[in-house]
Amino acid sequence: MKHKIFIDGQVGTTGLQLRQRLEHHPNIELMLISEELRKDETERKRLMNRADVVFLCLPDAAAKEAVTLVENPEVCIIDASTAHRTNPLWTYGFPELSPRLKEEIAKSKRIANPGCHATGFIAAVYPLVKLGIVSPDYPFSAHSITGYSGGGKGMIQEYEAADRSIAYESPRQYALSQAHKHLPEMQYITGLSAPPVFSPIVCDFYRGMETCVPLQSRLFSKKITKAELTLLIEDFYKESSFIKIAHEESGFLPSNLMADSNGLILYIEGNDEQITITSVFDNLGKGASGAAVQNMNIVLGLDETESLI
Ligand SMILES: NC(=O)C1=CN([C@@H]2O[C@H](COP(=O)(O)OP(=O)(O)OC[C@H]3O[C@@H](n4cnc5c(N)ncnc54)[C@H](OP(=O)(O)O)[C@@H]3O)[C@@H](O)[C@H]2O)C=CC1
Ligand SMILES: CC(=O)N[C@@H](CCC(=O)OP(=O)(O)O)C(=O)O
Repeated sequence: MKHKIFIDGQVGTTGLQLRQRLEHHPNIELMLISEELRKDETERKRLMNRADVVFLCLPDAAAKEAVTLVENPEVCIIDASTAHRTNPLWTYGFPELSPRLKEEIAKSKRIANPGCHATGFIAAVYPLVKLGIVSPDYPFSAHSITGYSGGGKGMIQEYEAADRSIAYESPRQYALSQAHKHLPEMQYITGLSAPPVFSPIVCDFYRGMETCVPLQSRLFSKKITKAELTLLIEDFYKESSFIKIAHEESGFLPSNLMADSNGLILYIEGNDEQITITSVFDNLGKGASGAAVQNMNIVLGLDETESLI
């Protein structure tokens, strides 16, 4: 028997990606809503309460509202928005962080899919804190380069407009006031005592992301070389099908290296004093719809990698 899946927000950037991934999934049946009813509360409610898994690919406020429409206790909601990521009643959908979290995801009916920039930051920083390499007080900072699909339909339109300003040709730093919406989950999930100083940068390419965390080893809690750090992080993610550790010989790290995949590669570069850990992945893959499918596979007891590359 196939599992019934409903996507609320099926024509948005994340919703469409999700739909494409699920169309070839052998174990699921997609419940599609007609174009004229896709914002109709009664029809959405009807479909949601008949589904096994509901994906929310909506802006935050609409996601919160959508949750109130689900009355059937058997329905599992996987929310792609920021609305529930630091809500203790929801499970954070990052199964690689611990076997216990993966078990919780498998049983949960409320899963918050991680934010894209947050995925890159947490993948690098969580093991450092967990393994006692840094204290929760470590003064983290990070910069993160994203393709413009990260801004959804609105930003895609701006970047692809024929009459756009010349500014769109160059990388643009944003969230300058240190109030980016992913900062709360970055701090909450890693257990840091303060949020990092975070500089996201949007660039003139469609999809792909790289999040770079610079480190000063003299501020570590224990003395450790770059090679030892690499081995420890490799060991931390050894069970993961999607997170791998690599070194880049060419000296260049393109942000679109992992476009179209659910993989995330951690590049640990530098020397024994100044080290960078850079997560390279797809903002629409492991940063959004890929991770959402991975969480769904876990919830449904399927192979975690089904329909994901
Ligand atoms: N783009 C990305 O890289 C990532 C996005 N996300 C998150 O996923 C969510 C969706 O983002 P994204 O796909 O980029 O955004 P888009 O703007 O591309 O799509 C949002 C979709 O939601 C629809 N929508 C809005 N309000 C309602 C409502 N009340 N009822 C039903 N449908 C509604 C919109 O309809 P309409 O088409 O009519 O405007 C649109 O199709 C957001 O919370 C975002 O933060 C998460 C990770 C990465
Ligand atoms: C380029 C751009 O604006 N990107 C968005 C991130 C993508 C997104 O929607 O974030 P969530 O993963 O939390 O949903 C931003 O930085 O706010």
